[in-house]
Amino acid sequence: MAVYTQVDDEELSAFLATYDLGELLSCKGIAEGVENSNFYLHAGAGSFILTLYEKRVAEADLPFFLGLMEHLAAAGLVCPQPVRNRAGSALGRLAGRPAAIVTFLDGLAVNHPEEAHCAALGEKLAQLHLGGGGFTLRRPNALSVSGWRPLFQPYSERADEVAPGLRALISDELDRLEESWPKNLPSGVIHADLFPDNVLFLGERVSGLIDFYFACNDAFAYDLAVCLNAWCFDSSWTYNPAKGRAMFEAYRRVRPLDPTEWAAFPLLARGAAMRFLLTRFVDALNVPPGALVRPKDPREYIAKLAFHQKVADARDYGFTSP
Ligand SMILES: Nc1ncnc2c1ncn2[C@@H]1O[C@H](COP(=O)(O)OP(=O)(O)O)[C@@H](O)[C@H]1O
Ligand SMILES: N[C@@H](CCOP(=O)(O)O)C(=O)O
Repeated sequence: MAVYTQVDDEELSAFLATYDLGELLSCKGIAEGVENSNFYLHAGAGSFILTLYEKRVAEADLPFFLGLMEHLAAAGLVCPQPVRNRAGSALGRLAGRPAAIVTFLDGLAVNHPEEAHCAALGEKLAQLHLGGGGFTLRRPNALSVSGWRPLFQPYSERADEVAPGLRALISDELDRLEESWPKNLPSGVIHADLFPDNVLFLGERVSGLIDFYFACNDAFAYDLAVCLNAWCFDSSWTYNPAKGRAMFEAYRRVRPLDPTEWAAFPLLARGAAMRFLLTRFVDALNVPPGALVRPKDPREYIAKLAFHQKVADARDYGFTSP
C-alpha cells in the first residue's frame, strides 16, 4: 500500500471545505502504487482520488502533469481530470504536502496482460503521443540517461546486496548507454511509466490511463520501449514475442515509426530496463519507516536487461521491419 503521509480527519475536512464537492463521506488509503500517497475519496459530489505528492514529484512540475491531463482529455483520451477548488486552483496543500483531487475512473488494471491487452495498449500509447501535440508546457525527462548515474552513485557500494555482481553490471551498462544513447529521435510528450497498473480496462478495451507523474518530453520510441518491458514479458520474466508484436503493430497502425526509431529500439529497451532497475534498486534500499508500501522487485529488471543485451536488431523482438 502506498501511503507515506497520513492525513487526519480534521485536516481533511478543512481541505475538502475549500472545494464544492459536498460533505466528506469516506477516505481510504489505496493498496496500489509506490510513488505518492493516494486515497479513495467519497464525497457528496461522488468518487474522487486524493493524491499527496511525495519524494520524486517536484512541486514545480505539478502544473505540467495536471495541465497535461486536461490537454489529453480535450484530445479525446480518458484520463483523470483535476478538480479545481473554489479559488480556481487544481493544487492545494494537505498534511504538509502538495495535494490534488482528480476524478475517479472506472475500469480494472490487468495483472497478467494477454496479447489483446498489449495490442490495445499499443494503440492507446500512439494516440497519447499524437494527443500530446500542441501541449505548450515542457518538462525534460529527469530520469533519462543523464539522470541514471547520479541516481546510482550514492548507493553503488550496496548494489551487490541486491544481487551478486549488480554493481559491475550497472556500472558497465551505464558506460555503454551514456556512450551510445540515441539523439534526435521523434519526440514529444510521453507518459514514461505506462505499466499495466496505470492502464484501466473494461474487458479488452482501455477505459482510462492514470498516473501521469513521470510524464515528460522525450523520444516516443523510448515510451514504447518502456511499455515493451512492462507488458510483453511473461510472469517468469521471459520475453513473449507475440505480445511484443501485438503491441508494436497496433502502435504503428496509429503512429508509424521511422527508420531511426526502428534502429534505436534495442538500445532504448536497454535504457528503459536500466531506468526501472535503478529506481527499484534505490527504493528497495530506502523504504521509509512506517510507510505502507510494497517495493517492486529490482531483479525483474536485471532479467529484462540481460535479455535486451543479447538483442542485435529490432527483428529479434519479433517485429516485422517498417
Ligand atoms: N483516477 C483514478 N481513478 C481510479 N483509480 C485510480 C485513479 N488514480 C489512481 N487510482 C488507483 O490508485 C492506485 C495508485 O495510483 P498511482 O497514481 O499509480 O500511484 P503512484 O503514483 O503512487 O504509483 C492505482 O493503481 C489505482 O488503483
Ligand atoms: N512502474 C514503476 C513504479 C512506479 O509506480 P507506479 O505505481 O506509478 O507504476 C515500476 O514498476 O518500477
